[in-house]
Amino acid sequence: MPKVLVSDPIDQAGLDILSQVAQVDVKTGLSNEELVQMIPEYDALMIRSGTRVTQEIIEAGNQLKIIGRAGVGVDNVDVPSATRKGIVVVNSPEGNTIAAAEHALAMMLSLSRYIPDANHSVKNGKWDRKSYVGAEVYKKTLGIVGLGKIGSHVAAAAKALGMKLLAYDPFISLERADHLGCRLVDMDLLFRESDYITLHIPKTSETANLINAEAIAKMKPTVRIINCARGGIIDEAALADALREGRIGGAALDVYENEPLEADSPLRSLGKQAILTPHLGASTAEAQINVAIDVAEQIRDVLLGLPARSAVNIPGLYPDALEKLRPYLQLAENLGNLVGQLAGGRVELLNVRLQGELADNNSQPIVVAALKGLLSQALRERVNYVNASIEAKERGIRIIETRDGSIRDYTGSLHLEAKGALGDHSVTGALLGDGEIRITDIDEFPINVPPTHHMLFTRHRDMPGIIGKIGSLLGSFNVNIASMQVGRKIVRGDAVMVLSLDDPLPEGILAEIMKVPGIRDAYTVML
Ligand SMILES: NC(=O)c1ccc[n+]([C@@H]2O[C@H](COP(=O)([O-])OP(=O)(O)OC[C@H]3O[C@@H](n4cnc5c(N)ncnc54)[C@H](O)[C@@H]3O)[C@@H](O)[C@H]2O)c1
Ligand SMILES: O=C(O)CC[C@@H](O)C(=O)O
Repeated sequence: MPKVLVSDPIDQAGLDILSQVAQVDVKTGLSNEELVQMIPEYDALMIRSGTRVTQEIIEAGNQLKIIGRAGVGVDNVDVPSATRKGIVVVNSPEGNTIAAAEHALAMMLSLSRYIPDANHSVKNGKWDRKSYVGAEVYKKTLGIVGLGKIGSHVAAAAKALGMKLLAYDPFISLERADHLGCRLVDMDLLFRESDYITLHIPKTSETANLINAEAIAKMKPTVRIINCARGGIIDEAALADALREGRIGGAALDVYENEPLEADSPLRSLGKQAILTPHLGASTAEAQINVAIDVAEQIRDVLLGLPARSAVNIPGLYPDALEKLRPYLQLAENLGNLVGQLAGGRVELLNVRLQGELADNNSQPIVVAALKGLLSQALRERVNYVNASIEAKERGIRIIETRDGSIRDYTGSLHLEAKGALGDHSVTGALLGDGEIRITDIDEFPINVPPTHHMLFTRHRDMPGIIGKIGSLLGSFNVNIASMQVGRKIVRGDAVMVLSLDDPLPEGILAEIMKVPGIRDAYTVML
């Protein structure tokens, strides 16, 4: 019988499902070392946010087939290490949506009426009514940053409370925002006009410290900020200073840069204008049952040799089909990610063309893989092979599929065209004989480069000296170039340059590149 280790508190409903097919051991509060020692005998690991599944644990998990996260965020799992080891990582993308949205709403109302402090004062024998004169949310403006699953539910409830809604989400269509009664605006306007700001975004390199001293300086002095998303999106020191100096009206936080929150954090000494909860967004009986059942069913299925429905890292396909398509799925995901970034988000239309031998294949998994790549900038680990199509539909992305078996440059190639905030862009890619991926065309300019983690693309005039200038500029910022390619159609006409970089581009360098004579456009891309 397979063995499942459950290393965080999980609802009994999930344990009952696992017990149908496996021996289940519940052992919570284990250290990293204890987990490394114990994991070799287990086929599956089920966790919440309390267990950090490190590379060390994954490497020791020689029997491990699946890691199940009873919740949304898999930021406590080293997913790349699991993928490399062929371990499926699954989550529950929707099981705690309502719980988290309701927690954010409870925080907003509690902040407005100082409920935690007032409660504390009565319980301490006082009857102080003067200190707790609050504010109404009716007719106030709520700025929602991130209009995904939780943000959308918050929007619907806040609308019912009579609030005016602004939203910032670069990956959501105007129609979707409109449908939710939100005015889609840029971040600056949201900061300036909101009476309440609530965050419902993942923590990424773009959202880390999004609410910092500079952002706070743009906000109303009465603004109340709510973060039930992820720690690290708010600069906690800047927030504590602003609250202490009365530069903002209040803040309610459920998540922190470091969890548990440090004993000496400046947030702990703030008064009634701050509410702190210990990552309780998903802590409702209902959500815990939902996520436990959702993830336990997936672990059971995988242990029985069936596909998982919410795999974060591996498509929910049967093993035979998966094996055959795997290299093309990776190609489609890379190209989707690339074209999405070149098109600048807010993609309205994705055209997927299967070329050469690829045209004879079932296109559906390839389209899904392209969508997964396209949406991964916005949704990170929340997008998977199961939900990519639904997420794309909800974002109003139209998909056109075509096939052209007559194109024979490579045995099989894939061409994607996307229409987004930065206009129309296209990429083509193929697999070489050894299965290696090549990007063979960008915006109709022929190139031949492998996808790498950090890339820089330019559109420029083909003229002497330009390549040298970009090279020296990158050198002066200590960025190492791994490879470089120029594609052009005619001599001294328009050209593209593609650079694979060993290091991420530091802030400000794109503006410098744009100043180089002859450069028309420059984009950085992370794959
Ligand atoms: N406190 C808790 O216990 C708890 C519980 C569940 C979820 N969460 C967190 O809540 C957050 C939202 O979850 P969700 O299920 O709604 O996710 P989701 O993927 O459905 O929505 C996230 C939205 O953020 C948008 N987005 C991405 N990058 C952005 C950016 N730079 N600027 C603005 N918008 C951006 C995406 O387009 C998407 O619409 C996540 O961080 C999740 O981990 C916390
Ligand atoms: O396990 C928890 O309670 C945290 C859940 C939440 O942050 C999530 O990402 O789903």
